[in-house]
Amino acid sequence: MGIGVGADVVSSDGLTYTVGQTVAVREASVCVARGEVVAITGPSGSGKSTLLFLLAGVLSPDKGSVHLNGVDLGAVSDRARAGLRLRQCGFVMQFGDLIPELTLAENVELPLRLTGVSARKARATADGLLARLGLDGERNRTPSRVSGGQAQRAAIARALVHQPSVVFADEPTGALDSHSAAQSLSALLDLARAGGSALILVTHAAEVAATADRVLTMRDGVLQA
Ligand SMILES: Nc1ncnc2c1ncn2[C@@H]1O[C@H](COP(=O)(O)OP(=O)(O)OP(=O)(O)O)[C@@H](O)[C@H]1O
Repeated sequence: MGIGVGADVVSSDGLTYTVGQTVAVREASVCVARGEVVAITGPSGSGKSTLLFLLAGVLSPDKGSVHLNGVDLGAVSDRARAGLRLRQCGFVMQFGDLIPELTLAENVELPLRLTGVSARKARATADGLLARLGLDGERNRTPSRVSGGQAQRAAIARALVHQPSVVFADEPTGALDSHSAAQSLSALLDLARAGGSALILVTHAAEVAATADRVLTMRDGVLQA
């Protein structure tokens, strides 16, 4: 599957998604360029997370399409879509979602190991990233043995370790105190910029949205002009 040079990393056309009687997302068309940082803001319940999961191919739209690096996510098998997500996407959720039984280093190595990188190379890459984020002393601890901010920075390292073309983040600093939130946000932005990853970020926080190249606002499921 080729990656078009200069093409958008993610583009959607007319995405619509209904839950029961609620149209959670209506006719959303979004294009995100290579390396671009886009924030999605809006009131609670306006459809931000639903739009994010549609753009990531985690939810399938009732209408409309999403292309990831030129591939129509609706036209490929579930297995192919999962493969694209593994190789080309990173995810950061509000509550880290690290695997509790694994150490921070093992969590960060995971996307590399799943894509066939050797144990030795994965370990070296994960260690380098953890050190860069000030987590070298925590590398052998499990998530329950570190602070929320440390766990979230490890989750950010895991999302970016394989230099995905796009990272999807849903309120990535929403569960943290202001100091840890600022540290995690700058880790996310620094790693995305260093690796050339685009970043699509759902946030309530004005100071987080202010760091984006572009801000999209949702209201009642509709992207505002
Ligand atoms: N799985 C679901 N079951 C029921 N309703 C849902 C579901 N997913 C989304 N919705 C509804 O769709 C609308 C959009 O929800 P969504 O979570 O995308 O909004 P949001 O802007 O991300 O909200 P928040 O900022 O509170 O997280 C809401 O009315 C929500 O209740």
